Amino acid sequence: MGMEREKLVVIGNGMAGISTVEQILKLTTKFDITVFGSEPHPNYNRIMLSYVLEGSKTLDDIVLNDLNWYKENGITLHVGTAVERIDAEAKEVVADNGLRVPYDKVLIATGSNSLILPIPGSDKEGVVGFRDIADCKQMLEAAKTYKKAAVIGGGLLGLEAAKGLVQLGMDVTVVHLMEDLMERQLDHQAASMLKAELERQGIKFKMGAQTTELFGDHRVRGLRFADGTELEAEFVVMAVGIRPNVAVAKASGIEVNRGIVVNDYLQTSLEGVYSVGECTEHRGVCYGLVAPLFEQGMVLAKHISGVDTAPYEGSVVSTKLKISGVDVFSTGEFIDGPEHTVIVSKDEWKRTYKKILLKDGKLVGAVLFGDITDSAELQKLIKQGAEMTDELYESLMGGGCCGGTKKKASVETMSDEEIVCGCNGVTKGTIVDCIVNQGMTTVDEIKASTGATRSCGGCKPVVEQILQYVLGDGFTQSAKQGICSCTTLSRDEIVAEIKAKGLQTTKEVMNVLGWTQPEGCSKCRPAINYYLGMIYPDTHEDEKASRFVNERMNANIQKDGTYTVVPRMYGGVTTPEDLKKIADVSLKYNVKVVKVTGGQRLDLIGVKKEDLPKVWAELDMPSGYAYAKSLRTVKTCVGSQFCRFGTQDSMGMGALLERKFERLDFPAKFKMAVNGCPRNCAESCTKDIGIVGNDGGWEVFIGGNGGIKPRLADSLCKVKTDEELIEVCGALMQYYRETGNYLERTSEWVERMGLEHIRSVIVDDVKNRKALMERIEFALKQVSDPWKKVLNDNEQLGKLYHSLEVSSQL
Ligand SMILES: Cc1cc2nc3c(=O)[nH]c(=O)nc-3n(C[C@H](O)[C@H](O)[C@H](O)COP(=O)(O)OP(=O)(O)OC[C@H]3O[C@@H](n4cnc5c(N)ncnc54)[C@H](O)[C@@H]3O)c2cc1C
Ligand SMILES: NC(=O)c1ccc[n+]([C@@H]2O[C@H](COP(=O)([O-])OP(=O)(O)OC[C@H]3O[C@@H](n4cnc5c(N)ncnc54)[C@H](O)[C@@H]3O)[C@@H](O)[C@H]2O)c1
Ligand code: SF4
Ligand code: FES
Repeated sequence: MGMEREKLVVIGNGMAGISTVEQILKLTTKFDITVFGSEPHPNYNRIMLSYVLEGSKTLDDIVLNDLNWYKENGITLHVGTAVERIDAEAKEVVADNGLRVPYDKVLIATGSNSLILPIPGSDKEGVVGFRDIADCKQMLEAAKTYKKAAVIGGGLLGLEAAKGLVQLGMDVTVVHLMEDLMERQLDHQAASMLKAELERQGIKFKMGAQTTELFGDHRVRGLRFADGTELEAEFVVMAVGIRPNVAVAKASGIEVNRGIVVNDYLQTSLEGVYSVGECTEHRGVCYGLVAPLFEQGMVLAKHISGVDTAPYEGSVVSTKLKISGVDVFSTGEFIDGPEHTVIVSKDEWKRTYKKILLKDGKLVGAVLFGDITDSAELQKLIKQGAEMTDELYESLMGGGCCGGTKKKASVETMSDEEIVCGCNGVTKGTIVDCIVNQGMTTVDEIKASTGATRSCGGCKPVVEQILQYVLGDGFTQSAKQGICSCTTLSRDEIVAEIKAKGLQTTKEVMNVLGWTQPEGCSKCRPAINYYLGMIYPDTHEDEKASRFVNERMNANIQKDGTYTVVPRMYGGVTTPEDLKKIADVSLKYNVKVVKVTGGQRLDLIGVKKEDLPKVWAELDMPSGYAYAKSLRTVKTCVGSQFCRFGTQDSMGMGALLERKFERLDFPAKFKMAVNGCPRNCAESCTKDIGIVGNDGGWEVFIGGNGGIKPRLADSLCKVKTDEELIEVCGALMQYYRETGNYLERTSEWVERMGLEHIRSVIVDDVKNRKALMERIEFALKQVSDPWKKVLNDNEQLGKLYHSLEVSSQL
């Protein structure tokens, strides 16, 4: 018989508790572990709730340890069960359902609760905190019905919540008590730059406002402030801070202050009971970010596993706001006082700001806005209490101005001790060791081994750069991941195999290339169908079943199951005849709403599925492809035909380009704009291809995006003639079609391929450009209007648009 295993009971199934358990499992097998979690979920990444709200991650994506993990590690898990107290006399943990579990050691990791302001009306329907999956679901649900939202609190959480709600289409006002946003992390300068940027992203602010009441009936209708003013809101998120959850500790007679009081080995006042995470108070500090909590967990894991460890002596924290397009960073001291030597540089043009605070010549804090390339380095220096030197100054400030002449911090010059992943405390050296000595070649492998990239994900680009740097060409060779879980082949490998082996159908691709699931999945099926169509424009038979539902139906399905119809209006120009037809058809088929779209055309919303073919037939206009991964619209300004400033005929050119390049499949949707002069009324900067007329010709911009991850387009080149312009556009589109990953927008494609590279292919290499143009011309010859095609195809008409239901929504 082996030694009797010690019973460890963990109260709280969240990030800190389970990260400690993971560390323990690496060190010892001596514990028999039971975990209680009051939420009905396995351990998930709370940080990523911001991304779930914003729409870039799903709830499935954020699970950190699935139920299998607990099973495989022999952990007994009680989800949806809250612990009431620890019965120290009986040495048992008591749950609220009466369950009693004996223990030798207990870890309390109960986290925090959202702080709900104790004001009248805060219990009304439509008022939530933002802490867990349940809150997040409520927010996603509310956004479907309500329009006006208020977020109380302009801290990290409130701002991320506000951005998420804006992304969901709500009209959001952040109500903040102070005059500066994030006043616990930022100085006045950075806070004002942040506010301006967020205003640009569509968030409204009410500053210096103290909410005294939430009014309404059953449901909240608005906020009333101390100065008597009011703000209408049908939905209110409270993000005014958190309170350590000390209920269990209190009920067990453990010493609590603001949080559960622990010593440097995370021991509470009760024998055998430890505490880590947000519920914990160490040397008077309660932390609210994962990095320090993981540090606590690491020390505790070693300590109770009997491994030598230095005590936990507190952490220097740093924060980054997780809103795309807003780079802000803060660490250590951030408000300058008389005791500080202040180094500041501010660039109002580039909207960057950098402040470093020194005390007695040593770095003690920093605030960055706009460019946070130096954040990891500064964090390390401040943690070490490094002395400022001329060399260091030169490397950080590069001659004085933000960015200035200074080269971008590159992974090459990073020292081995530099922290790459702040959340998990992983250094460059550790990552390099994984690659060099343990043969790892992917971010996922490094994540599994070190934890880097696993929490907020902010360090992923740097980990990728290190892989790239260490492996060189080997990185792209071996670090590629399969396009989905059905295959280990990358996009490039699949495309090469299709060409080399002459594979013709998705079925064939999956069979020959050894797919693990014979039918593929919703990720690879549409992708393979696209690649086949791109490679064999003339012979590939489009596989309808592999397409997303909207593409299968040639219309966008709406919440209520009806569809939309968007006919083409080339260059955003229409005629009285077409408008009349649209009006007649809309009346006849009871179209609920006719909406002018962002792409300058009309959207007939609320068409019944069975009416779609009739509506198309009676409109007798080409499909606008509003549902497709294809050229959507070419937005135009008035241009030289009418505008006093116009130097080029933007309307004419827009219509011409739209007519020429419509109907082709692209890796993702594709939008264009043409402007008559640099005043840019049709907003070229957010389009896949944006064209701006000037006196001598045209300037072409690429890779703009106005969606979830906004990106300003890059200037690619200037051309003199219309012919040249059309050729550059055609070659660009074809190059994107041939090299883009399915679903990859040009904004990502340009970043991946590099602007210089694209320029060398399209602009500098005229022969290549002409060859690309020839290939797109060939592909264009094969396409025809999809609505007309359906109308001429009785089988499809019956199958898709009549009684039979569409089988599944891809
Ligand atoms: C939207 C959002 C975004 C965030 N973004 C970041 C970020 O970018 N970077 C960062 O560092 N931090 C971020 N945070 C903070 C980070 O998520 C927390 O610091 C971290 O999750 C705290 O871990 P914890 O284990 O202490 O608490 P939690 O993760 O809250 O886990 C505690 C768990 O214990 C359970 N529990 C409580 N009482 C009991 C009981 N009596 N019995 C059983 N179970 C109980 C709770 O239900 C909860 O599941 C964010 C937080 C939110 C809400
Ligand atoms: N990116 C990140 O690192 C991130 C993101 C989200 C949350 N978090 C963490 O989650 C926790 C909760 O975040 P938080 O933003 O709620 O906490 P917080 O304490 O950082 O910010 C709360 C903000 O609300 C303001 N406030 C307080 N009372 C108010 C009132 N009556 N009216 C209006 N404003 C009021 C405060 O001035 C403060 O700026 C924190 O620990 C935070 O660090 C971190
Ligand atoms: S972009 Fe120039 S040409 Fe076009 S409408 Fe605006 S001002 Fe006129
Ligand atoms: S820095 Fe947050 S996961 Fe690496």
